[in-house]
Amino acid sequence: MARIVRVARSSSSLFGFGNRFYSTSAGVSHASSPSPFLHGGGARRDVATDRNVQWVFLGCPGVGKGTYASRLSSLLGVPHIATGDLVREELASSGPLSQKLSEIVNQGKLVSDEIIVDLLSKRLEAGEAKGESGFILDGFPRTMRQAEILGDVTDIDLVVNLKLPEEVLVDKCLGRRTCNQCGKGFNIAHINLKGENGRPDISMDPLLPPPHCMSKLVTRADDTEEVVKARLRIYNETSQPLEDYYRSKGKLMEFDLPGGIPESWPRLLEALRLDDYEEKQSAVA
Ligand SMILES: Nc1ncnc2c1ncn2[C@@H]1O[C@H](COP(=O)(O)OP(=O)(O)O)[C@@H](O)[C@H]1O
Repeated sequence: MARIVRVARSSSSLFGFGNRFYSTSAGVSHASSPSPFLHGGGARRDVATDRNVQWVFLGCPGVGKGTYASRLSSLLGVPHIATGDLVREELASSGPLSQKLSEIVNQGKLVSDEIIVDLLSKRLEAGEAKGESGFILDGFPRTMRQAEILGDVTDIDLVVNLKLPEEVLVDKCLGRRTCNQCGKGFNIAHINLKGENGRPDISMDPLLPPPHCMSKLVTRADDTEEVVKARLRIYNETSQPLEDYYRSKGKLMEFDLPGGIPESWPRLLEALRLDDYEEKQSAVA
């Protein structure tokens, strides 16, 4: 525990999470900038120390956190940092941790808070050295301890909680594929879920790779049905307190995905009040 606290303390200086950023909350009710979620809250944007967004994406395995976090990070010019990717990089490096990590990950269990905070600290430190600022975190925090550590070292502006019915999540995880050359993610699942109890139908077309990636597709070792179900169970057990924590701080934005990317992306931008922002960015480009 002492080590986690030490990592958290040192990370505050590593990431520039100290006084140079003013402390604020996005507060879903701020409305004086185009998006109240940008730069730590519209009402205080004129403060000299403006900064990039610091957002968190929550959601079950398979919900699409990576897809939407990555699109938003390109739009807003901040890094998309997925702790699952950091874990997989560590696994692939065959460093001292990799054997231990592979046993944990292949059972669908969570890596210890200490290890994950350590990996994240190193990633943020390397980013800061390259001049990065702001972030969209995907897959962190996963436990209350991680949320507390994050809260100790920085201000999170907004937490987006992506949601899909449970039936869809397993199919989406089993359909995930990554091109082992370009690193892009795809999904071969066709989702067609009939609506019930007031919920509309949900259909998602597969996100197929271009022909040159087709023969290089790989499946994650932890995307087997048994491991996916274990990950979903663990996620459901740990997510409630996190959601309550961020809801009580007025930072949680719940978002029910209406379908695949073509339907969901514009609606998400609208919910974040970034629809204008995307148009302006493409006009400038
Ligand atoms: N914040 C975290 N805390 C603990 N373990 C994590 C965390 N992020 C990722 N992991 C580990 O990495 C694995 C893969 O993570 P991720 O790619 O986010 O998968 P998922 O599809 O389950 O959201 C997890 O099952 C877990 O073992």
